[in-house]
Amino acid sequence: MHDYHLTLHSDKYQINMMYAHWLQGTHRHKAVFEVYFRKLPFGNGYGVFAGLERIVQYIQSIRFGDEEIAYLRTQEEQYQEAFLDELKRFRFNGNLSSVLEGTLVFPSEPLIRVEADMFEAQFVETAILNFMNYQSLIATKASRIKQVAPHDVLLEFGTRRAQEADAAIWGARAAYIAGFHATSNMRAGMLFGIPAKGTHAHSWVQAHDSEEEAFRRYAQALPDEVTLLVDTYDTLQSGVPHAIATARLLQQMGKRMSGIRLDSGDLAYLSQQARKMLDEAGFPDVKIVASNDLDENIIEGLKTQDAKIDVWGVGTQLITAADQPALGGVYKLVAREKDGDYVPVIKISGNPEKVSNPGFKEAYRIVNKQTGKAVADYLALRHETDIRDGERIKLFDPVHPYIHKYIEDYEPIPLLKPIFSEGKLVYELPSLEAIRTYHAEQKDMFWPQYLRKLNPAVYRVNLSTAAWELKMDLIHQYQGHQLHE
Ligand SMILES: Nc1ncnc2c1ncn2[C@@H]1O[C@H](COP(=O)(O)OP(=O)(O)OP(=O)(O)O)[C@@H](O)[C@H]1O
Ligand SMILES: O=P(O)(O)OC[C@H]1O[C@H](OP(=O)(O)OP(=O)(O)O)[C@H](O)[C@@H]1O
Ligand SMILES: O=C(O)c1cccnc1
Repeated sequence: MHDYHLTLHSDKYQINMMYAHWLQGTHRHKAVFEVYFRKLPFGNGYGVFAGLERIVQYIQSIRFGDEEIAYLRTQEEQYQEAFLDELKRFRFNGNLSSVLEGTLVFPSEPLIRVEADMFEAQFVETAILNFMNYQSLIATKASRIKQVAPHDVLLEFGTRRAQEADAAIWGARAAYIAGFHATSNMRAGMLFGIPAKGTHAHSWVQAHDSEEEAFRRYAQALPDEVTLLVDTYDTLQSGVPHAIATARLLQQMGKRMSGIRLDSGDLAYLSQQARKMLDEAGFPDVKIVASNDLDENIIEGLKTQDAKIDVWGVGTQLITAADQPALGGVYKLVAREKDGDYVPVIKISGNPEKVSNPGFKEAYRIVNKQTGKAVADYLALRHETDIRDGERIKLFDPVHPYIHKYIEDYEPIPLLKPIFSEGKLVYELPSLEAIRTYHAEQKDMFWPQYLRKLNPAVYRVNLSTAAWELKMDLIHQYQGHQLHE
């Protein structure tokens, strides 16, 4: 393993297509691709978009150096040297627009739009989807956890169970965007400025002759941040009493114990008993941390059982998105250059959900000016001005178009922001804190029925009449085409 850069972090078929385009002379024709997903994960009512920072870094770093070119030469005899020379000159010179990290997003709407030479637009598909699918999935999972414990402290503990190192750190970042407070991963802390926090493991207790001694030594070593893991032998008989003794010791040192951590058994019962014992001993401020394969459902259950837990440590279930390990976002061609103009293209499928929305589009969030709440998202062809100018527009059900309503007095918020313009970065990446704040504000724009965890109301993504008619025309054209074949 030599240099660790991501240029060839792509599928072979992308390079094969680039080669074939190059051979037939279409590689410099413009293409427009859109990233979107078709179905929300976890039965959630919204997705949380993440991954843009990594995508920006990746796009800026694409370089076919000697190592990449030498490797490609070994992979395909057909690749002509002139093609490899073209790759050596590769730079992303296109336009890329994206939804901002932390935005609430919905099925079928464009999250990223790439407009570039076919050669460039095709190449970046794989990495863009890889970054956006994973990070958005974890941000969405973390947001569900945040929903059930909005006022508690949430710690991300997943690294040891994550799908390798990148997933651990970018997952920690995604969780932080969605409202987690800290991560156990210090590299994520160092790279992204996420607060890094931790308690101690069972091994610390096992490494001493007694639990009491282990606690005392730990408190002496790190008196300012003591959270003791109390379940190694017997939580209520031994762990909590020993933790209380340690809290007294710290008190004598002029310090305060931060917390205890429960990591097994019935977390509702144990937390209630431990809370009582701590309160009676005069330590009402000592927090109770819980961990052990937690997810949003268990946390919600523990809260309805009146568990006395202040801090939740969540690892495996979050970082692996265990109940749905992939988002399924796709990258589809929506328009291509032909004879100097864009022509819209469609992908047909027997499954109506999978028929793509053709054409070069913009996405708008329609916000009611009176309530400040989002009404629906609206996809219009780029030349349409009525939505942009806030004029009266028609929203209709695409399956039953006679169900419709007109809306006016709204604010149209464009969702896709310019990130790269002719290859130049035109967007200043915000700080992670700013992204996290932006995400929290975005949630306030939605009525609670769209945000609830179970059976949320469906937030609509509507096509403009022109976008819908274009889609219908292309479907009919395609069907006519088939009949003539
Ligand atoms: N009161 C509760 N209500 C619902 N789920 C709970 C409750 N307490 C704990 N859990 C969850 O139940 C699961 C506990 O599983 P299990 O009993 O196998 O683990 P454990 O308590 O760690 O056992 P062990 O001590 O053998 O490791 C965990 O996912 C935990 O978060
Ligand atoms: O359960 P998760 O949500 O994945 O959270 C992380 C888990 O990792 C640790 O256990 P582990 O058994 O790996 O080590 P330990 O000896 O420190 O408990 C910790 O005690 C948590 O239980
Ligand atoms: O700090 C902790 O308690 C911790 C860190 C990683 C995994 N489990 C627990």
